[in-house]
Formats: sequence, C-alpha cells, structure tokens
Amino acid sequence: MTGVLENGRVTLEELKEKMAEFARERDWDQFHSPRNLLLALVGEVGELSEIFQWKGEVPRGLPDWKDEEKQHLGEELSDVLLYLVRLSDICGVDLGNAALRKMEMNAIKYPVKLCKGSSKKHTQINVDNSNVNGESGGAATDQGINSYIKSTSAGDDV
Ligand SMILES: Nc1ccn([C@H]2C[C@H](O)[C@@H](COP(=O)(O)OP(=O)(O)OP(=O)(O)O)O2)c(=O)n1
Repeated sequence: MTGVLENGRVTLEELKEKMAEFARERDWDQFHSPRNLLLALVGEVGELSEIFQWKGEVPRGLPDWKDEEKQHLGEELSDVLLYLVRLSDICGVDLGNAALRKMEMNAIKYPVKLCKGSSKKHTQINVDNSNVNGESGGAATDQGINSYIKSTSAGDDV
C-alpha cells in the first residue's frame, strides 16, 4: 500500500481501492462477505456510540474534549466509514452516486417551503400540509420522487 497518510481531498473511490488492497494483501476477501461486513459495521457503530454514551448532550465541535478523545472518535468514525465503503463495494453499489441520488430524493421529500425550521418526519409534514390545503401533500411528494426515479438511469435499483 502507498504511504500517503494525509490527503486534503480523499475520495470514496480511493478508500474503496485501499480497502480492497488491504483485504487482498491479507487474503481476507474470503471473510469480507456482505453479511460479515454488515455485522462488522454495526459493531463499529456500537463502539462509536460508546464514546458518547452517558455523557449527555455535547456542544458542536466538542470544545471540551481532549485531543486523545477526538482522535479516538476519528478512529471509530473511520471504522464505520471503511466498513460501509467496503460493504458497498462488495455489494456492487456505487456509494458516492447512490448517496448523491438519495440526497436528490431527500430534497424532493423535504421541500424547503414545507420543512424549513421543522424537524418533523416527511410523513407528518405531508399530513399537516394536506390538512391546510385540503389536498394530499404526501401524494404530491410521492409523484415528485417517482418522476425523479424515472428520470434517472439508475431507477431500476430502487
Ligand atoms: N476482517 C477485518 C478486520 C479488520 N478490518 C479493518 C477495518 C476496520 O477499520 C478495522 C477494524 O479492526 P478491529 O476489528 O481490530 O476493530 P478496532 O480497530 O475497532 O479495534 P478494537 O475492537 O480492539 O477497538 O480493521 C477489516 O477490514 N477486516
């Protein structure tokens, strides 16, 4: 593997390649099955959760945390990301493009004019909207998502 330890513009593609190389070098492809990777990912989410467990809410930027605590946090976040990237690769999913597409769908599901300043679930927003306007906001949003899916070539994956 290359010795590059810091890169200001890390890509998902780069992480995918490095994880593939990491596994190949160790003859670990045999262990990196979808189910094993999913379980490993969930385990790392548990380790990440432990860092915040019982602390109560913490301010953004974690101003009171020691450097070692932040470094540990970075390690657990990385484990989650790396297993997620590897799981996507092994499942044949282009994670970067899937995420971009999902964000487009989220934007349709949560129109700014209906949800600005509100943390409500889209189902609740649509119910509230239909009550006000006497029409189904949910159906309108579903139509928006459906037409988005049809307009994208990856629509068959949904
Ligand atoms: N079969 C494996 C084992 C490890 N890793 C990689 C991905 C993770 O980034 C990291 C996980 O390693 P550990 O299972 O040792 O977990 P931790 O790093 O969290 O260590 P610990 O559980 O001791 O805190 O190593 C991997 O790709 N495949």
